[in-house]
Amino acid sequence: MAANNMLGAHQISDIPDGMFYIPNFIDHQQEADLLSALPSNRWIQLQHRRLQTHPSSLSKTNILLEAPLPSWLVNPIITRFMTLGLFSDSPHQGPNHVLINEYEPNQGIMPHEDGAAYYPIVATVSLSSTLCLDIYEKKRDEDQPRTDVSPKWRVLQEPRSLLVTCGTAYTDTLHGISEIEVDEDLRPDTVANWTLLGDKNILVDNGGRNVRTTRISLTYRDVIKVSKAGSKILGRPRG
Ligand SMILES: O=C(O)CCC(=O)C(=O)O
Ligand SMILES: [Fe+2]
Repeated sequence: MAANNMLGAHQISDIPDGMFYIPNFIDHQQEADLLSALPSNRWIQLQHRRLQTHPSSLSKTNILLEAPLPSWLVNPIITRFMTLGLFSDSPHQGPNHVLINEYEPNQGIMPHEDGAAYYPIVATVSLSSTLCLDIYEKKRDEDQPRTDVSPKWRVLQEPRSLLVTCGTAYTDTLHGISEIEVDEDLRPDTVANWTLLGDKNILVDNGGRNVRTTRISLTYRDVIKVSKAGSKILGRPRG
């Protein structure tokens, strides 16, 4: 796929084909601009984190009501995706949906896979804090995500970085974030994207520990089923 060519140097080689990590994808000013653009009245509080969906949440049948993304989510991020060839193979040739998650220290997300509502590519921009994304191998006969196994890989997501998951990495793995305050034992042999990191020294200097602060992630996706505004089929797709 086009993304592989453009992102080749950023591939996380240990993980099944299709995971790419780019440190410092945005700069400090762009990060600050994004944080101040987040509308405070759009948060939905969940038990273990809070989230926002833009332009809106999907219907029960995974249909997105067509609407433009707000400009602060388009520039500079989606424009950069386009130059990298990201989403060039997806049905709408670009992301049409952004889910924003906020995690306090000690908050996380259970191991899961991103559902069939989306074309199999997700691009995640991290803001504010570093944390580990745990990656689990999906067993062939596995319908339900399991929590009784330890992660096979850990991907460290630094603030301002971009993580792209597509291909086999999207279809054959689960991902989650453990509910801890400190990521520990961060070393070349325990962090799958160690060689790609923007700042390894900070981890080495801290004895392989990362003390989490509040982290926000922007996850860009292409929702497959889109309904034009004014249509009455929302929630009741035909055929
Ligand atoms: O915050 C992240 O990096 C992961 C979020 C996630 O897995 C999701 O929203 O499906
Ligand atoms: Fe996910």
